[in-house]
Amino acid sequence: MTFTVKQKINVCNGKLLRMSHESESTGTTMDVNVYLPKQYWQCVRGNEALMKPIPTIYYLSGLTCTPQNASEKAMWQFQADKYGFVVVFPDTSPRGDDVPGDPEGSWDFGHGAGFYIDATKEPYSKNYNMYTYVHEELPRVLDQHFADTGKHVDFLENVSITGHSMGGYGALCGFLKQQAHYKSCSAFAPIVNPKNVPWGQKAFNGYLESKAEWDLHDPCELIKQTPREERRHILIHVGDADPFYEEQLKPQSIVEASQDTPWANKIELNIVAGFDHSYYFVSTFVPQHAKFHAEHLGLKEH
Ligand SMILES: N[C@@H](CCC(=O)N[C@@H](CSC=O)C(=O)NCC(=O)O)C(=O)O
Repeated sequence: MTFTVKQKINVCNGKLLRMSHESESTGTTMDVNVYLPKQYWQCVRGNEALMKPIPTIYYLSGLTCTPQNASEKAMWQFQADKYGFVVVFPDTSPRGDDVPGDPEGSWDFGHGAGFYIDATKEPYSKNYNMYTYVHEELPRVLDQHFADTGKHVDFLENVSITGHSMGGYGALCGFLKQQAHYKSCSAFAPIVNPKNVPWGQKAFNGYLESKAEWDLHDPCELIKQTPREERRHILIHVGDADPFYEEQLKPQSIVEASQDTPWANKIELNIVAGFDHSYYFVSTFVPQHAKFHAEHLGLKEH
């Protein structure tokens, strides 16, 4: 089963494709947005073999988001054209009337809040397999879909990952668990220590069968157990006016956790004065993150 392209939207010098597909991991229809930069459209049919495959950055969004929020507000498209990378904006959870949400109807659990983990607790374990979906299924099916069009986009190997808040958490976990897979990782106001903050505790209590599993999904624990490959470091920005800073984010925790590990001094944590948690903050620092990833993906400015 491949994708339905619901809309093609001109933005910058490329196109944003609003797509959907039937996901095996979640058992639902999943929406995803894919930005194809100007370099994709400059490739003339017939000389694809001459074109170096275009690398991909996966952007994971935060609580309450759909693929639209970051597509409309993060302004990755300018940078994608500048360096020549595709940007993939997945959804944040499975959705549908038959997909269990938060019994209390809050916005920080269930629909729009899948936390990019594979749930082990019923009833969520049937659909909430967002780790497998984002890191394994989605890249594979995107690769198949675009290979059929003959266009060279690299969704599988020369790839990087980033995200905001819950999405920054998802990026850190995916990178640390699959370092060989992602060339680089960055995050905007990430949840770095979910087992010790309310958002993470609610998610882990709701999605995971046992508390013994929690450390497997906490970046502050993963950083202690993950060997560091050559040239790897992590870029993080957090605003000092972020209302979630103290209770939910605690960014210093991952720097402290990385001491006495190969990651010591390899996490570049930028606390930026006056910025909040919004996409005004995210879009301000996207250029720096784009440059960071472009360097790791072997891309130069066009
Ligand atoms: N609706 C909530 C606000 C929730 C919020 O701020 N969500 C952030 C991510 S928070 C952690 O993942 C977000 O990205 N919102 C979408 C946007 O477009 O800004 C409330 O009412 O407080």
